[in-house]
Amino acid sequence: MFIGGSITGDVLVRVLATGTFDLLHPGHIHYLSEAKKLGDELYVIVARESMIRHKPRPIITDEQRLEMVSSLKIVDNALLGSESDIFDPIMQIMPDIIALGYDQGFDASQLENDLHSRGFDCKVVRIDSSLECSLCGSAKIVKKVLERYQE
Ligand SMILES: Cc1cc2nc3c(=O)[nH]c(=O)nc-3n(C[C@H](O)[C@H](O)[C@H](O)COP(=O)(O)O)c2cc1C
Ligand SMILES: Nc1ncnc2c1ncn2[C@@H]1O[C@H](COP(=O)(O)OP(=O)(O)OP(=O)(O)O)[C@@H](O)[C@H]1O
Repeated sequence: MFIGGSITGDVLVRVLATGTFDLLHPGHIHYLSEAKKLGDELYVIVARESMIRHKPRPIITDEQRLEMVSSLKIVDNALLGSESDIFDPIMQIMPDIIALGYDQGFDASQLENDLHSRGFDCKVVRIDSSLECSLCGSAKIVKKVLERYQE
């Protein structure tokens, strides 16, 4: 998939996906695979534990979650997010498309506007589909582990 194509230099479409990715599961793979389909290169920002306030702290450290996501075949480049301003890494990566997950609490048009007001134009799309399975969620895995060891 190319934009602004010419014989001398086609431009790769860069897609950015984001998330915590604690305890990797097939739902994460589904999201990342759908995101990758939107372009040519998949970049991933792995959320910092210090920035996660809307749910319990991840079990796995920032560095280990980054190592796992980086090692996925479909991921071209993964990096830890900023600990202060989520717009910093976006400006570094300069994605063409940001792919939000089905349940990520960001408003696509609001995010597009926020980026625009910082002088950066980028499409923000929502991956609507989700994978349903009994352990396709980090919190579901944690719940099962707790139940198992409390038996
Ligand atoms: C475009 C975008 C950029 C983000 N950048 C960062 C960041 O730099 N640092 C960070 O800790 N979290 C960042 N986040 C937030 C997390 O990646 C994650 O999406 C958020 O914590 C919601 O987590 P969950 O979907 O894993 O529950 C960003 C999210 C989006 C949508
Ligand atoms: N089952 C799933 N199907 C599709 N996408 C998913 C699924 N689970 C997570 N995602 C997507 O993966 C990205 C990272 O999600 P996150 O790390 O919060 O996973 P999670 O397993 O849902 O975590 P938690 O259970 O703590 O909420 C998000 O964009 C989210 O929408």
